[in-house]
Amino acid sequence: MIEVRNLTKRYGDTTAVDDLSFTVHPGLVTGFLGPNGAGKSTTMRMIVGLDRPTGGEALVDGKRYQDLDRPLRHVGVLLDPAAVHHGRRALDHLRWLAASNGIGRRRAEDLLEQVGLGGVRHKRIRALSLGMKQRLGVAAALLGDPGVLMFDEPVNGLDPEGVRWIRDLMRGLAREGRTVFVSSHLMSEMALTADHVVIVARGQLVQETPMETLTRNGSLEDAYLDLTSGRGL
Ligand SMILES: Nc1ncnc2c1ncn2[C@@H]1O[C@H](COP(=O)(O)OP(=O)(O)OP(=O)(O)O)[C@@H](O)[C@H]1O
Repeated sequence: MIEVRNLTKRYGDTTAVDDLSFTVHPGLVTGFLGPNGAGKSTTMRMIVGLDRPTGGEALVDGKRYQDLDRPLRHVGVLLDPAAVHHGRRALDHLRWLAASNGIGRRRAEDLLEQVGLGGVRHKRIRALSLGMKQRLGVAAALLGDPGVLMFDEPVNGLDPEGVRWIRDLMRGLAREGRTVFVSSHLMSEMALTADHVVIVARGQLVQETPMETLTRNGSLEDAYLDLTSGRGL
């Protein structure tokens, strides 16, 4: 479970996240939606301790990220797939992450197979396509077999096969009882993937609701645009 409580982040005069509270529950895919600059990535970064809140807190399994013992075993995250050492080979990258979290070497190999990268495991990351890098990022997120998974724009740049693969993966992880939190701008994709939705604009909560409620009278895109019109940058 992820609990965000009165979370606030200011960068100078910019309030990126403004007294935001919501809960992401296990067993569901929860979509995190909002216009550009709404504070989605900043919120995700604070959940995994990459940014320090100005106020409030974000808890994973009841604890702040920095208080988790072996954090990769609690929460896996795909933030920026480009934020890896490009000179490193795919398998070495995963082994290094595994070693730093007390995870066996075998798991790295198994996961590369699972995400379809077995054949390129000795290639340097810079030689991988965007979709392959995205899959490698997913493998890294799954490494510690965590109960909580967060994906920031996971289908960016993926081909239709990759998009479906990510969708099936996220739905499967939720079916296993995990907490899956995913940001996206693609409403049609979110409508197929998410069970629950958290919508933010200008750092504030706009709506937290089951997908079913939001799409009862039309498309997710219509409902989203109604709720956020005029609240972008
Ligand atoms: N490191 C930073 N320094 C200064 N301002 C920042 C920083 N990171 C984010 N911001 C600002 O905080 C606000 C929220 O940005 P954030 O990236 O969290 O939004 P987002 O919802 O993820 O947007 P997008 O959908 O465009 O990715 C924006 O105004 C952004 O310019």
